[in-house]
Amino acid sequence: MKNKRIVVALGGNAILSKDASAEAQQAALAKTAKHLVTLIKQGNQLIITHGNGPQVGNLLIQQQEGATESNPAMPLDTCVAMTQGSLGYWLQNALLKELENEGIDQPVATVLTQVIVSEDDPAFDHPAKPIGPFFSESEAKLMMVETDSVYREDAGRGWRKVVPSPKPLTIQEHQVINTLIENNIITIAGGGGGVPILAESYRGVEAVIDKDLASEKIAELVAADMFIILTSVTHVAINYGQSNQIDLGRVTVANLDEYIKDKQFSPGSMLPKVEAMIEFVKACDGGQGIITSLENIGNLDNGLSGTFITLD
Ligand SMILES: Nc1ncnc2c1ncn2[C@@H]1O[C@H](COP(=O)(O)OP(=O)(O)O)[C@@H](O)[C@H]1O
Ligand SMILES: NC(=O)OP(=O)(O)O
Repeated sequence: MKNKRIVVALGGNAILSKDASAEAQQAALAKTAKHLVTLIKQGNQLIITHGNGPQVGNLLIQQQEGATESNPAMPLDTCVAMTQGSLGYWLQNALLKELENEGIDQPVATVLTQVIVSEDDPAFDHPAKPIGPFFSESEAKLMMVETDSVYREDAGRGWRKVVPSPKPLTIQEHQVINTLIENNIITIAGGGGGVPILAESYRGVEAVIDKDLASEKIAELVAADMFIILTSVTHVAINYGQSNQIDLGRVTVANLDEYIKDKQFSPGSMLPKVEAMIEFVKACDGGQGIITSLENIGNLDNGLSGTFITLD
C-alpha cells in the first residue's frame, strides 16, 4: 500500500468515548495521530476527515443550558463550525507532534469546510442523525415530552438526540483542499461532516451532515485512490450483535445492496458508512474502500483485516 492518495474518516465516537474532557479527547487523538503517521511514513498523501456527533451534541447542551437573553445559544450550524475548529486544532497539533517525533517535516492544515445542501432535502422533516450523549429510554422519552427535541435508539447503545442530516451535494472548499494536497500538505477537512450551507446565499442551516457521506464527496473531488472509514469495530457485520454474527471480509456492491435490503445496517451508524463506500467505489473506478478500526490500520497491508469493498 504505497504512495496513494487516501481519504481517512475518523469516527467522533473514537475521539470521545466516556471521558468528554479536553485532555481525554486530546489523548485519544494523540493515539490516532500515531496510527495516521504510519500511513504517512509509507509515503501516502492523507486527507483526514472526522466526525463530531458526540462533541456537537455536548456543545449544544452547554449552549442551551448556559444561554441568557444577552448571551444566547449558538445555532446548530455554528456549533458544527465550533467543533470543526476545536477538533481540527487538537488533531492538527497531535499530528504535528507525532510527525516531529518521527523526524518528518511536513505541514498540516485544517480547512474550515462548508458543504452545500438543499433546502428541500426531506431530511429536514425527518431528524435521523444521532448526536451527543446516550440516555436511557425513560430519560429520552421524558425529554421528548419536555422539549421539542426528538430522541431515538442508536444501534443498541442507548437513546440519543437526533437532528436533520441532509445529503451533502458538494464541498464548497474543494479547490482549497486540492491545492493543499498538491502542495504536499497533510489536510484535515470536512470535520463533523462540514458546516451545512445553502448554495449561493452562504447561509447556514441547522443540521449535522453525516461525516461518512461528506468524506465520500471529498474522496471523489480529490480523486482518492483509497477511502478508509475508521470506526469502533474491525468489520462490518451481518446479524450484528447476534449469536450468528458474521464479519464481512471482502464484499461487492451487489452483496451490500442485498444486505441493505435485508436491513442489516443501522441507520445513523453503519448504514451511512456502507452507503458512502458504495458511492465511492462506483464513482472512483478502481478506488479501494475499507471500513475497519483505527487499531487495524497497521494490518491493512496484508489485506486480511477489515471489510474491503469492491465494485464487483
Ligand atoms: N451491521 C453492523 N456491523 C458493524 N457495526 C454495526 C452494524 N450495525 C450497527 N453497527 C454499529 O455501528 C457503530 C459504528 O457507527 P458509529 O459509532 O455511529 O460510527 P463513528 O465511528 O463514525 O462514530 C459500531 O460501533 C456498531 O455498534
Ligand atoms: N457528523 C458526523 O457524522 O459525526 P459522527 O461520525 O461522530 O457521528
